[in-house]
Amino acid sequence: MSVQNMNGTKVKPAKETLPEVEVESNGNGHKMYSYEMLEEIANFLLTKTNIRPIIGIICGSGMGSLADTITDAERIPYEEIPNFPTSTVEGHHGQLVFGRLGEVPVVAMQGRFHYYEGYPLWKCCLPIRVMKLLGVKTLMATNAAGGLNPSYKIGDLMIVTDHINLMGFAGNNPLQGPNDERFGPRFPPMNKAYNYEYRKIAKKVAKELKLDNIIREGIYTCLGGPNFETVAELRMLKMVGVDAVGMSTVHEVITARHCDMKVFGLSLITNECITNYEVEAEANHEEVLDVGKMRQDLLREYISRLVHEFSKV
Ligand SMILES: O=P(O)(O)O[C@@H]1C[C@H](O)[C@@H](CO)O1
Ligand code: HPA
Repeated sequence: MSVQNMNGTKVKPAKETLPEVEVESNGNGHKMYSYEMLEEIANFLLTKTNIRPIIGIICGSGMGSLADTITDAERIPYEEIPNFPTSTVEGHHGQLVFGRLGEVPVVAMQGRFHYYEGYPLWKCCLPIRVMKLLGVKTLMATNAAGGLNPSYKIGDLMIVTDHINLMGFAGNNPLQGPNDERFGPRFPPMNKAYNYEYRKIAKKVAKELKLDNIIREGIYTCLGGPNFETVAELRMLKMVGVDAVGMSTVHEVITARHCDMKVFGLSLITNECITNYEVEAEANHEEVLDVGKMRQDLLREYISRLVHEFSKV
């Protein structure tokens, strides 16, 4: 469901969030959930489905239809999950979909949480830890992103080789606050964030599907949003080697690696980053959603094949 804002743009109506349970502060005044609370959420989900997922998929903006190919699907709206955040962004449905892709048991997030929605980073990433507690071994994080690399075209798919944690440079990190060793170490390494084997497989599968002309590899960065970037900001990001710009994924990947999940990242290039003041066009969310729709069949096929191949590794 959507309503129109003052500019006539479609937005999701504001929803009341479930009451937050206070456990401990991460030093920034945000109340964090304990291991036990996350376990409670996972146990709740395990009572709602017989599926025991080994791969978790996050659907990027406008890419929710990735979850529509899941068979034996059991859908659990975020509103029904105790102490779970809710989705507020158009193009993010707001439910977990448990089921199978081929023979592989999976869970998909049809709707992720963004920092700009008002959630602290640890809360944006809460579902990743819940996935871990459900038994998920591999995270496939997809996103919509602006193409900064001048050779990228709208509709290209970028296998993420690495990221630059710009929000982390400013001291904002999902792992901030007391560390619970049951998830992972205080100081996790991040030099192998995006699994090398998966990236090789993703390139091989792309070739088999004749996607050579649209498949890319590159570096992603996440900004806090919700505004798109200025020309000067994009020029700076280009200088430091960023290929694609978005508003998610980085903190999710950090959280997943912290608890030893293997990670694959895929960006759908939905728009060209504008690095020139003479250009008339402006970035907009509608275009992002449209490109997601345009690529939905291809993405479904590609992700299904990858799930099959990754499950064998
Ligand atoms: O959830 P993702 O990162 O795929 O969504 C991107 C970033 C913003 O949420 C939105 C802007 O159009 O798309
Ligand atoms: N910038 C930031 N986030 C995005 C973009 C962009 O150009 N496109 C889709 N998400």
